Amino acid sequence: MRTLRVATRRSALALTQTNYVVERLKQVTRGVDFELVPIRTRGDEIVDRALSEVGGKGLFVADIEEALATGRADLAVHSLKDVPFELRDGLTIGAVPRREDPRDALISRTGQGLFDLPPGARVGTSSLRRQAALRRLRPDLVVATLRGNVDTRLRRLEEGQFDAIVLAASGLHRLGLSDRITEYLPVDRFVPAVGQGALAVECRAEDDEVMQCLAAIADPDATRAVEAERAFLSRLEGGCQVPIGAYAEPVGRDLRLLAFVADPSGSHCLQLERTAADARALGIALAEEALRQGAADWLRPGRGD
Ligand SMILES: NCc1[nH]cc(CCC(=O)O)c1CC(=O)O
Repeated sequence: MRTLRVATRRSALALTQTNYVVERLKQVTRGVDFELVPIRTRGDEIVDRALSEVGGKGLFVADIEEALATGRADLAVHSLKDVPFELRDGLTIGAVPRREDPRDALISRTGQGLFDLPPGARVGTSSLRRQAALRRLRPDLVVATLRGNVDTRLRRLEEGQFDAIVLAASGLHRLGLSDRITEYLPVDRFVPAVGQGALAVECRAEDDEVMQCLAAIADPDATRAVEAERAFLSRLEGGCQVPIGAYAEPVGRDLRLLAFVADPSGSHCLQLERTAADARALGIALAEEALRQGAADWLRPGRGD
């Protein structure tokens, strides 16, 4: 019997996601054992600064990729939105499983929705995309930086440091905290981050046995949607410290891609939409439209959601 070692971060959300993937893999394999390899990443250690300042989301992934590349682990489960476009040499995304809720969610202390919060209310988020979307919808709110894992963020709301916070609905669902959500922010007003709600299972590209196991848990709709979203992001130069969102979903046989790009100073933003059959071509075409409409002037190195 082969034992597959699964690298995972140690946060409650990471462990829940990893256990979900291991359970799915147990349903489609026989004679395979799974063992977790918990890893502390630099992204988990640095919690006092915005990620966009310290090297971006790649910090969560690099130490896990090291474990895969050196053979300490055979597969790893990531939140897809944390995975950079360029993977380490020799590694690949073997599966994108069924996607969780892609939406952002607002949790407020008083139970007021986004449009009921009083002027000057403090809303916590550290994602540049969420900051830009909030500024566009409610320029009268005060947006303040909030980082840390889901429990930390909820605690800081309860302590009164914020009147409301914005988090990914998927993380709350996975942690059994859906009842805390005050309001779901619709995807066409608050375009989700690329890959939000989806998982990426990464492995060594030449490990045929693992690749076969992973193919059995891949979800075709999620895979195709994420391909369009990531093509959009990469055409806007992969790692840009610009607020960017993109969300694709099937419409009949086609895919509809919604995208949001804002200028980092918050004075301009674009929201675009296009429908087509080929996921990658769709992502690239919509990115080119965004560049033509002004996004070309806003791009800077780095990335932040
Ligand atoms: N920014 C950090 C991060 N990376 C992945 C998730 C979980 C969301 C997901 O499943 O995509 C979160 C938390 C959040 O954005 O609230």
